[in-house]
Amino acid sequence: MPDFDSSKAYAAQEEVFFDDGREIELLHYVYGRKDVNEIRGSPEKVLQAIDDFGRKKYMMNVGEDKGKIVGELIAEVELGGYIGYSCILFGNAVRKAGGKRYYSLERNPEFGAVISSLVDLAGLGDVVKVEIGSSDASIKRLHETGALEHIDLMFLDHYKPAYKTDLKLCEELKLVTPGSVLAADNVIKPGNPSYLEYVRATPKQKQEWTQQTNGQSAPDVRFQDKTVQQYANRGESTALHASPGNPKLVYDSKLVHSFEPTGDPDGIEISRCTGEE
Ligand SMILES: C[S@@+](CC[C@H](N)C(=O)[O-])C[C@H]1O[C@@H](n2cnc3c(N)ncnc32)[C@H](O)[C@@H]1O
Repeated sequence: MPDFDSSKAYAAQEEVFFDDGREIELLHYVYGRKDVNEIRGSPEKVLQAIDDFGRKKYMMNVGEDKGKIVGELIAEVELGGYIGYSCILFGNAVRKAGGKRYYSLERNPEFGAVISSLVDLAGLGDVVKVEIGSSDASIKRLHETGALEHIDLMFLDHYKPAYKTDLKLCEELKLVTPGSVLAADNVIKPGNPSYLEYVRATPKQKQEWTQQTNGQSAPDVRFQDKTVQQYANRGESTALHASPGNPKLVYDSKLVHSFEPTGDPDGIEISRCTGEE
């Protein structure tokens, strides 16, 4: 793993580190810059402007280091968009690779509006589609309308307990099948034991768990309270969609170590669905 370049480190994460007005502050910062006309139409420069802000005041995102790991794979849908950093990074990669669409699924409509504004500034409005709503509802809607027929690569970066349940929903809907790749952020910080256990399990183990859990939809008890409650301040439910998934799917899953934009160690779990038993 390459070392972290501390000269580009973001400011440390505070106790309250999002949804305190800093998302709108970011928009004023970016649009108020003297060089805003040079930024227009350049995804790279919009990302640099977000990074400049993040060095003064913490801004939650995948960051440059972990972004390189996912960017090599060309994602087409992300769960959790926030202010649009990963969306601009991966949407730009999709366009460069000749792709037509990158879906960013975001539950908070205010954050969704920030994503759209920065995506527009970056000139990616023709590629990126922001879907506002809970990820499970958006996945179901995109599947029902035929907008999303199959997922080649999905970036998971939203409510940590929902990584596993949303993956199972995608399996049930046959959006995730052999050939699909999943890139899951923050599997070290804050960690995601239930997701890692699932993508690293054999079909036999998964079939046993399906019988034991019987459709349970509460967050796994191994998550810290603050992770479970992270988005509950706006009354957002912590209940999870209970899908049977497809326990027959086989994944080849490995952890790639990297860093948060602050320099804190973290990792991305890359899981390739290699077959069905
Ligand atoms: C870590 S941030 C995403 C950062 C972004 N991927 C990036 O790297 O720039 C997580 C986002 O997921 C959103 N979120 C949380 N639970 C969600 C859900 N169930 N459905 C959709 N979005 C959700 C939050 O509102 C937040 O904006």
